Amino acid sequence: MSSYGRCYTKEVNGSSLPDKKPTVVFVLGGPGSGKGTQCANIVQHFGYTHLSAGDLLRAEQNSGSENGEMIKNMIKDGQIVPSEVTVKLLLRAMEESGNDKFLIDGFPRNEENRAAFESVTGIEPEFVLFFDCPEEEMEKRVLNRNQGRADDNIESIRKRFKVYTQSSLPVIEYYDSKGKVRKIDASKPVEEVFEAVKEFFTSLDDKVAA
Ligand SMILES: Nc1ncnc2c1ncn2[C@@H]1O[C@H](COP(=O)(O)OP(=O)(O)OP(=O)(O)O)[C@@H](O)[C@H]1O
Ligand SMILES: Nc1ccn([C@H]2C[C@H](O)[C@@H](COP(=O)(O)O)O2)c(=O)n1
Ligand SMILES: [Mg+2]
Repeated sequence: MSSYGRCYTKEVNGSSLPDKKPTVVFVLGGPGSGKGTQCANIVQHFGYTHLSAGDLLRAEQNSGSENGEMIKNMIKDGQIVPSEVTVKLLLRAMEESGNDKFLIDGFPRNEENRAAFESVTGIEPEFVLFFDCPEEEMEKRVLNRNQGRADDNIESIRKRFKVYTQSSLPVIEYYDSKGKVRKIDASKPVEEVFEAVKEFFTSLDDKVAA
């Protein structure tokens, strides 16, 4: 397990806690809502490291890992890969980054993801950026994306929407009940969405500096 995992695992909490917990913002929203696009802008302006759970899983799939075939099949089918795999990838990437500010994009995708990350790391997100976008618009964007993704076809997209509604929206509702959700109208043009996004990160910087 990475040192982030060790440091924040409950049984070793206490004397071995590092000086400062990392800042984590979860970036959630349906397939094609613009999470990756906006994360690239946030990285440039606010110095975060962007970790896309989907990108990490695709890289793991292509690395010849023993989990490669399972990841490939689950992604094609729009299913959510077991948290054990995804949390391990996230922790490794956090540690390798050398940064202490992370945008975790497309995670947690279900209650199992959420509980696993919290229990392994003890980290609570600073807030959850939620890109709210009508399904019709998301479908149009994904079908026009042209990045060669195996799940950007109408059959996989329909399955991803179903999983999003059944498994991911309840996680957003959970964080909403804790006052952590910052909702953005993601149907607007990229620049307008970023104007709204910027406000939340500027407020956080102001809070940290105060
Ligand atoms: N506000 C926007 N208006 C129009 N097109 C957009 C907007 N934001 C992103 N796009 C385009 O929509 C497509 C999907 O965007 P992006 O990859 O950022 O979504 P995502 O939320 O990361 O999706 P996924 O969950 O499938 O990874 C891309 O082709 C991107 O250029
Ligand atoms: N927490 C996650 C994130 C992603 N996946 C899998 C299943 C998704 O459909 C796929 C693509 O993710 P995206 O790039 O659209 O964020 O990756 C998962 O299993 N668990
Ligand atoms: Mg993405």
